[in-house]
Amino acid sequence: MLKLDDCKIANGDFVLRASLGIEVGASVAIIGPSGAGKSTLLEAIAGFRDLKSGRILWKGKNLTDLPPGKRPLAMLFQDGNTFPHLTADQNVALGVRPNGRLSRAEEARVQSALARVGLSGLGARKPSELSGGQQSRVALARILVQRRQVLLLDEPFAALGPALKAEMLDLVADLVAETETTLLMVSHDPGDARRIAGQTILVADDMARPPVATAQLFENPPAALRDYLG
Ligand SMILES: Nc1ncnc2c1ncn2[C@@H]1O[C@H](COP(=O)(O)OP(=O)(O)OP(=O)(O)O)[C@@H](O)[C@H]1O
Repeated sequence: MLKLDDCKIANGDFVLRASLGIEVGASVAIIGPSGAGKSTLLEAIAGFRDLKSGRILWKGKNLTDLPPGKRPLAMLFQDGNTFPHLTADQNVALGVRPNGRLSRAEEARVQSALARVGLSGLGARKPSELSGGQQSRVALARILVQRRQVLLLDEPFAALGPALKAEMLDLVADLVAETETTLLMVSHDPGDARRIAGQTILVADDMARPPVATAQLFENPPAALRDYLG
């Protein structure tokens, strides 16, 4: 389980409280009004933001004082998930090894990840020579080769059109199922949560609430979610 044990997370003057657990292998959406603290929550889990109090545990291990790179997770942001001066191959290779030459086996891992996300033959292109959807696929391939146990998505597909976004979400759902990865995904769109997340965390009123079944949440929304959905 990913456990947030009585956490207080600060972002400037803003303080978010979170006391909740996420089952290993679950796919969980994070939804709530703008400025409610969804990114703050993910950043704390990823280790980019210190806790004022509380602990974050993964399978019983205390992650609270570990730097981001030492946590068993990978994160995709709204922008900047690929390096523009590197080819797709090189971007994915960074997930295997941040510097130095790859071994044959590692090179094969890069190529197999690119193939899995549908980019065979495009590895020599730079991001500017790929479409927005293809750039997202490069970022996903890098995540795949990292083989992390938890994937954090902070609306990385928000700039894509609806059909392309749906395609990327379906690809993410397939990848996390194949690799038994636990997924946490921030979204503004209830349709995204319904599409791939069995459970949803509502962030509102300075608090991240424990996950509940997505279908039930939207069938019977609490006041904070009703206000947000309009
Ligand atoms: N650099 C900062 N300095 C001070 N306060 C900040 C800073 N960045 C964010 N905040 C505050 O932290 C709160 C939570 O921000 P956060 O980005 O986590 O919200 P969010 O739910 O992800 O919003 P959105 O949906 O708009 O992306 C906001 O209300 C904001 O006022």
